[in-house]
Amino acid sequence: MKIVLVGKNGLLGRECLLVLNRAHDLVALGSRELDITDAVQVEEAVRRYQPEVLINCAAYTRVDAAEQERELAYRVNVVGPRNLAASLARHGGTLLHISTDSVFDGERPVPEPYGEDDAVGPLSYYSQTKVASETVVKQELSHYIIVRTAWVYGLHGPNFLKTMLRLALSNPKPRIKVVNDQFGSLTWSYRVAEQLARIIEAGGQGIYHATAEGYATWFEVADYFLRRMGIEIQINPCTTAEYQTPAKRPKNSILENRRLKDQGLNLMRPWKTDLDEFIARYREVLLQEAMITAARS
Ligand SMILES: NC(=O)C1=CN([C@@H]2O[C@H](COP(=O)(O)OP(=O)(O)OC[C@H]3O[C@@H](n4cnc5c(N)ncnc54)[C@H](OP(=O)(O)O)[C@@H]3O)[C@@H](O)[C@H]2O)C=CC1
Ligand SMILES: Cc1cn([C@H]2C[C@H](O)[C@@H](COP(=O)(O)OP(=O)(O)O[C@H]3O[C@@H](C)C(=O)[C@@H](O)[C@H]3O)O2)c(=O)[nH]c1=O
Repeated sequence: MKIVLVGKNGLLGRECLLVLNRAHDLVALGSRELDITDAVQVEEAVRRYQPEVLINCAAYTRVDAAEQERELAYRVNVVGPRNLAASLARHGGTLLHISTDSVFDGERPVPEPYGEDDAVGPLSYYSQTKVASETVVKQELSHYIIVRTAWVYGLHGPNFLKTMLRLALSNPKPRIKVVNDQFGSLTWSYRVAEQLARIIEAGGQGIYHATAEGYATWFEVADYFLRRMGIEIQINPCTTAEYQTPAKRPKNSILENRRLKDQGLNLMRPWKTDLDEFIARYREVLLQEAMITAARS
């Protein structure tokens, strides 16, 4: 299949590049090759490559910084997807756009999950832009795929697990406190990339949730990860009120992969199974990288 991937240098984009390159005719672009906020550049790229599917992994993902950098976040997360969708509407082709668990307000009692058709209720500016991104995609196109994932980690690029590792290695007696009242599903970028390939190959359409099975708090995730990495330090659970951040996050970020299951497409696994495999593959690389960044900080 002829696929164009934008956002190829990001956490999820890098993984999509590796997975989709195996079986597809893939053109992968970073922001230097294509700035999605520029409608002329987008139109030129879509006209030149004529993708059957265009995957949008480009986004502004700094959740706290987005509260200040609103204009940039809006341009990348809303104007960009609108440009992609409008060009595909003119030239044909499906847009596969990535969205997030944080479109929901998280007020539902844990562990009741959110399904694809549940009402959204964004709490932060980042989340507002992601809701708006879904709206523009649906407005512009009749053929679209929106995949909402959550709490993504992987080898490429910064993420929560790498932050925990860096903090744990940054001084002899680190004092790490992590919120223990926000629940979600830690999800491996590699598994998401495989899932995206499956959806595309099956001709999927519409909104899908694609997160790891099971759930935990951020504290439970950090604790499990550091133990499995063989790092013997104590980290401390705290409440959201005790760990103040500029952006508000949902208490319950648990999604159900209902449509993937109904359509026999679900590849997502329990979060601990994937995390164990990730650590088995990359423990040494992760430690080396974290030691270098910890020494610099
Ligand atoms: N990380 C997470 O936990 C989660 C992420 N998501 C969603 O998944 C998707 C991918 O996120 P993730 O991989 O973490 O993001 P990253 O922040 O790792 O990567 C985003 C990429 O977007 C690219 N980009 C930024 N601005 C532009 C632009 N103007 N034009 C073209 N490309 C641009 C950057 O390209 P370059 O490097 O070339 O400059 C960067 O590599 C996003 O839609 C995000 O909202 C959803 C749930 C959880
Ligand atoms: C670094 C750190 C974070 N935290 C908390 C803050 C927050 O509630 C939670 C996760 O923090 P992070 O900033 O790493 O992750 P965050 O940016 O909130 O992650 C989100 O990213 C975007 C892109 C999404 O779409 C979301 O689904 C979600 O994955 O952990 C601690 O409690 N202690 C710490 O030392």
